[in-house]
Amino acid sequence: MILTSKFVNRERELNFLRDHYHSGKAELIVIYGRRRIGKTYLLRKFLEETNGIYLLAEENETNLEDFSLRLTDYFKDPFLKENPIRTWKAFFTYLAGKSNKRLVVVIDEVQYLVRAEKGFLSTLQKYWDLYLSSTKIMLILCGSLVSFMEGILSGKSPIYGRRTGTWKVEEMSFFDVLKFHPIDIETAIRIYSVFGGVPQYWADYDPGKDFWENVKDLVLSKGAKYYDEPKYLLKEELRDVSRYFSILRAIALGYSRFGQIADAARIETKSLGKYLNVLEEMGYVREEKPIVGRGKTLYRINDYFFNFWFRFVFPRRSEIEMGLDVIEEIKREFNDYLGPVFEEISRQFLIEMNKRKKLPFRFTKIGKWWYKREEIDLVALKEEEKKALFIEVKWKNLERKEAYRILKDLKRKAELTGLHDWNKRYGIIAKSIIEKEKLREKGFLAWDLKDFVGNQNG
Ligand SMILES: Nc1ncnc2c1ncn2[C@@H]1O[C@H](COP(=O)(O)OP(=O)(O)OP(=O)(O)O)[C@@H](O)[C@H]1O
Repeated sequence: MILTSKFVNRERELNFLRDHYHSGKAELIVIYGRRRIGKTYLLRKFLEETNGIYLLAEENETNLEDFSLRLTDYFKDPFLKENPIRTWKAFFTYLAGKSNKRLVVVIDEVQYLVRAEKGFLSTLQKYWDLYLSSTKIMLILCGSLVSFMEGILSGKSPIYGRRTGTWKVEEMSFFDVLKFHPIDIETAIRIYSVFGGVPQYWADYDPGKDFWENVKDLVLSKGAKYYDEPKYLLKEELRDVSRYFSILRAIALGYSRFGQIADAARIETKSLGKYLNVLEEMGYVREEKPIVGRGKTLYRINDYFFNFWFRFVFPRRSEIEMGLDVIEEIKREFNDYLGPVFEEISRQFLIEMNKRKKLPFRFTKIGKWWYKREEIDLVALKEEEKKALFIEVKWKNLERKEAYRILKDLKRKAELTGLHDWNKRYGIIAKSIIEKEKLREKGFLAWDLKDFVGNQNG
């Protein structure tokens, strides 16, 4: 099981697994996360280090048979070859017998197993308590359906209380996905705005082709690998997707308040909460609150690929089906679409700068602020010292004059946040800023894409 292509980041995840590996005790670990996020890739890397066993569950009834064959090969066990394992009891007992020294066993796509074999988890619980818990096994259960896996982790699950560690594999940050391809930062921002930090999409991106050509080949043509992706992902977890589709579409179009979403999606407000909860549990929608003050809760799509798809692909499916080129139309709106994406990347940039102590103070909290029609893109706070950083983010090339105008308005808005006797600093992040140094000399913070490139390298 050798990984041939490059392995990007995932250091924290690997260290988590290594720490549990070195505990010397029986470990029952649950790993989960959205499809395409790189769970299997991570586990394969870990198995390479630890020479463990990989068992892939499938949507069929022959998992036990297949696992038995895998164990026969792995242990080169002639007895098992003659007498395949026929029950989960025998499976767990066999593993217990082999775990007098550290043995890593990964069961991937565990949701298929739990669905097909109703008693799987309770049998595991029983044999965990009876035998496995006193061996040196490291059993890793991995699954993709986030809401389903969170059910496995809940108090009602048979393995509750046995689990020794859990890790939800999340999207990679912008500065990590940059490592996939040698591309310029502006193109990387565009790719991130379509594919977010999901490694499989980045691995599929062909840097030898133009950005729009890639988007067309991967998403915007009938039969493309990800043409129907959100539909497919939602259908895996939900029975009836139509209402969820309307909600996601409304949010992707920019309706972000509860009432607005209900109107745009034509769903009664009294049932909207339930649907939003499900989408939040699945990780596709998140609630946002202002960092301070009383601004209303907003709902956002938590996954850039979904965001792009529901905004640009879903409404144009019939044109795409007919083979029409929709790219020119999308291009016209694309700059507006990039604005909020650049805000998110700027947030990640500030988090990196904060880690490296390159800011006037170390903030403990970062977010946005809004109240009624006023909004500040990024606010970072160090509450115990009453220090605040206010940042405006612009996806454009700024002249010095315009930068001053923006900063002046930013100061005005900062007064509305209620942080009266706080020590305040102001700054700006833009695509490019002419005479950035002059702003800095005047005590403002100012960064543009050139600084992002520096951040990537060092
Ligand atoms: N850390 C990484 N470095 C480089 N490429 C990665 C990394 N993680 C994932 N990939 C790429 O993404 C692809 C998909 O990853 P993987 O199969 O591990 O996802 P998954 O979370 O198991 O998805 P699914 O649940 O859909 O099976 C990999 O084949 C690889 O090309």
